[in-house]
Amino acid sequence: MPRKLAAGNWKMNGTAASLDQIDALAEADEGAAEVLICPPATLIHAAAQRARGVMIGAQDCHTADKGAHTGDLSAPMLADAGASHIITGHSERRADHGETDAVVRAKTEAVWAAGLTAILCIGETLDQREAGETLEVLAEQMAGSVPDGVTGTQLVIAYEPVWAIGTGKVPTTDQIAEVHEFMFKKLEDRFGSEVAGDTRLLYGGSVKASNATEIFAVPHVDGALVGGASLKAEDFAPIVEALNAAT
Ligand SMILES: O=C[C@H](O)COP(=O)(O)O
Repeated sequence: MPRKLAAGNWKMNGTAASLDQIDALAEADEGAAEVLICPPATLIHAAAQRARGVMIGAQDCHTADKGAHTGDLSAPMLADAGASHIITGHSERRADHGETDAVVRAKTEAVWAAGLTAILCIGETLDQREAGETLEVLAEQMAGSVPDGVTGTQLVIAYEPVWAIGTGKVPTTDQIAEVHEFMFKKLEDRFGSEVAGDTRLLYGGSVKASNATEIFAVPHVDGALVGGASLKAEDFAPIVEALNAAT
């Protein structure tokens, strides 16, 4: 199993002044877990120049490696800027930009073609959970979004219930355990136990210092994808410490 991963997604937040937060994280002693920050694309190059032990990632990429796509960024361009990881299929992109499983799959393949690691997000809406459709929805998203030919080091999957993102609501640890066990088994069935064991499964959705230890104790939770609580080092560092302690 690769090292556990504490990943921060700054979403559409942050200016040059925010790079101080990355400096503060980089000053912490390196622990057992990997630490990744995905700032807005405008900050990737500068962040990667000064990140030291902190890895820098991107939040999205185009499916093509270059061409007439005004305003878009390709995976090779993001790699050139210093990104090591790219998030694909975040529910905000699925909702705001109509990204389908097929698009997410193509973007994930583009990430791999650039030699980077994809953090592929899946998750159910509140209506789907209340209708008892969670596992069915996740199975469909995994079948449609996860490309063939996975090697565990190229792929991280983040389970992010849409209803838990930015709301302060968090599934019970039993609910997280059920989903993570399910994701592990789906990977095992499709790619074998070695790949399933090497693919890190993150939980995302209102992770904070106050709930991190409990979440990281859940089987098959190999880290977190953190939004709001990753914007300030003083909020994110205790989450990293909780993951180090769980590793
Ligand atoms: O990518 C991160 C997630 O959407 C979680 O965001 P949140 O920690 O603000 O709930």
